[in-house]
Amino acid sequence: MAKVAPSILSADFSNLKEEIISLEQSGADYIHIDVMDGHFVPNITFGPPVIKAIRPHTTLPFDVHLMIEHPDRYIEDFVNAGADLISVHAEACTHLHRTISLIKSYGKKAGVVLNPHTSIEFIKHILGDIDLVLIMSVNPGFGGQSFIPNTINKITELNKIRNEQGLNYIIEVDGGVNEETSKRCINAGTDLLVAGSFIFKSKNREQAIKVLKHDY
Ligand SMILES: O=C(CO)[C@@H](O)[C@H](O)COP(=O)(O)O
Repeated sequence: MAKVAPSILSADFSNLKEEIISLEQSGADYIHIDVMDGHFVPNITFGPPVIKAIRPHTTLPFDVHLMIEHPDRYIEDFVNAGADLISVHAEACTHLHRTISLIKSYGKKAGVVLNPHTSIEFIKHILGDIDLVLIMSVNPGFGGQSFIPNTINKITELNKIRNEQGLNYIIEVDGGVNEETSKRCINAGTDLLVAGSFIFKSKNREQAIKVLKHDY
């Protein structure tokens, strides 16, 4: 069954501790943390101090999505703040293999994120080195956008390569994930669904997470 990583980009930032506790109690599998620098994406969110502050309030793994330029400079800070899985954008890394190796050198899981326009071809030579591929199904920077339908083709392609080559990377999808789009993502081979608006706008988070997993 697919797992769900609620994105705290849609949380009440004035009440993050309670938000994290509520997500864990509602059946979340990971906490997805969107770090934005105002350069790689037009928006700015939070960095290692906020992650460190929420770390004691859950045992769920932290899935940290770095939408930042020059991520190598900050990997150690995110590790020390409590990240379990760190994903970097292929588009932001000149030496992607080096960045992946750096994340893994701290004993953390390493993921690569692809913007909607970026082809799987771009990362095919490092698929055997990474723990996760995150397919952006919206242009990164903001919550509440609509799912871009043809990103499903990339999930299908990644799933095919994984099966053919006996690889183990997790396939994650992020952006515009709701009851309808999650079903298509799961059918295409997605293991991990990120959702912000769908969960935080719902009246019942536990039910919303079950709906995304199609576990009812
Ligand atoms: O990384 C991002 C946006 O850049 C996402 O994690 C969004 O936060 C998902 O939000 P929804 O589309 O589910 O509202």
